[in-house]
Amino acid sequence: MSILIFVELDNGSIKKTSLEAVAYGAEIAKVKGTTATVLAIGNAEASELASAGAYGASKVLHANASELATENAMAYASVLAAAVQQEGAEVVILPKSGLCDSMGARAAAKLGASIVSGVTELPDLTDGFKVKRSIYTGKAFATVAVKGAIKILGIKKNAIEAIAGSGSAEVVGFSPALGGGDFVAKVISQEKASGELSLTEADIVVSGGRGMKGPEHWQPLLDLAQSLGAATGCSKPVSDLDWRPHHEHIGQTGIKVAPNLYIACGISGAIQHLAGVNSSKVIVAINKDPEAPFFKAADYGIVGDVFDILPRLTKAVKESK
Ligand SMILES: Cc1cc2nc3c(=O)[nH]c(=O)nc-3n(C[C@H](O)[C@H](O)[C@H](O)COP(=O)(O)OP(=O)(O)OC[C@H]3O[C@@H](n4cnc5c(N)ncnc54)[C@H](O)[C@@H]3O)c2cc1C
Repeated sequence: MSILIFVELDNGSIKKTSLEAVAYGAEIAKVKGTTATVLAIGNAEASELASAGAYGASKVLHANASELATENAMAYASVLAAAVQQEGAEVVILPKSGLCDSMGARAAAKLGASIVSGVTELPDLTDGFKVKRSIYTGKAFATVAVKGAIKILGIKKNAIEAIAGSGSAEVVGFSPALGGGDFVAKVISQEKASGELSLTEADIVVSGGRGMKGPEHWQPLLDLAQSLGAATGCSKPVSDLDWRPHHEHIGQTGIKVAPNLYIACGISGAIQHLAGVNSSKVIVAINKDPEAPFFKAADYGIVGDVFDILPRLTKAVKESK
């Protein structure tokens, strides 16, 4: 048995959620007495890829053909399937992302593999291969026995803590044969927001709801986010009203986040919003209504006016630095 982990690159750097996937795969490899191999697709320096060794990988396959420079779920799925076959991998780990959801499903179909997404913790290997996955937009869990000879697991952020050790992985080129069928849909160009922290990758998210009263009142929230090095998010009505950009909309119909700390400012805590935040490690809700539903889901609650609380929090964060 060997373990293969796909890592996503962002401007040549391995994403943090992918380092968690490496740590997750390495932990299974340790239990099974086998090795963890990483697959990286796209441009990156060998030294960056070798750093996956610090999270437990022994080898990195680097597929760096020019036609793979832009994300393409079909072609990437073929590369992943080829790597699984070359390595004889029986367990494949993918971090949570739109790209990985799409390529994982395609690779599973190519390989006849079992696939389980939304996995929240390490598998139970005491009796077969069982995993716990999040269902009903995070409101419940299911335990799934994975029986296929090849098992593909899509893991959620925070399924494991990625702690860097001191190792370095061997980086080897990987050039599987790809056909025209892998490129029937081709990304011609990509425009990515620059200078902003990615909501799905951020360790801290500060998020605002209708209680922030209007776009002209967002500065106290932005100040707190800046002092904490946090990404900013919002509730659905806030983005519907164009107070904040749509890519900040969090919830059932928006982005799902799983930071270490989620600070909700003037958000009621409707079930559709909670569906996007309930994988956060610690939730702090600030609301002037002590009966606001968010307080039931929060680890810490501050009953008060956001325009009073936010500047005081920012001041306290700055002073603590
Ligand atoms: C099918 C469907 C899908 C949906 N998907 C989503 C989704 O993905 N994400 C999402 O967010 N919503 C979603 N919604 C909407 C959701 O049901 C709620 O209506 C929405 O989350 C409420 O947003 P809010 O909390 O910002 O606003 P409100 O419900 O208006 O709440 C504002 C809160 O701010 C507090 N407040 C007001 N002033 C202050 C102040 N000065 N200081 C402190 N607190 C203050 C109030 O006490 C209140 O709790 C969906 C709804 C449906 C039907």
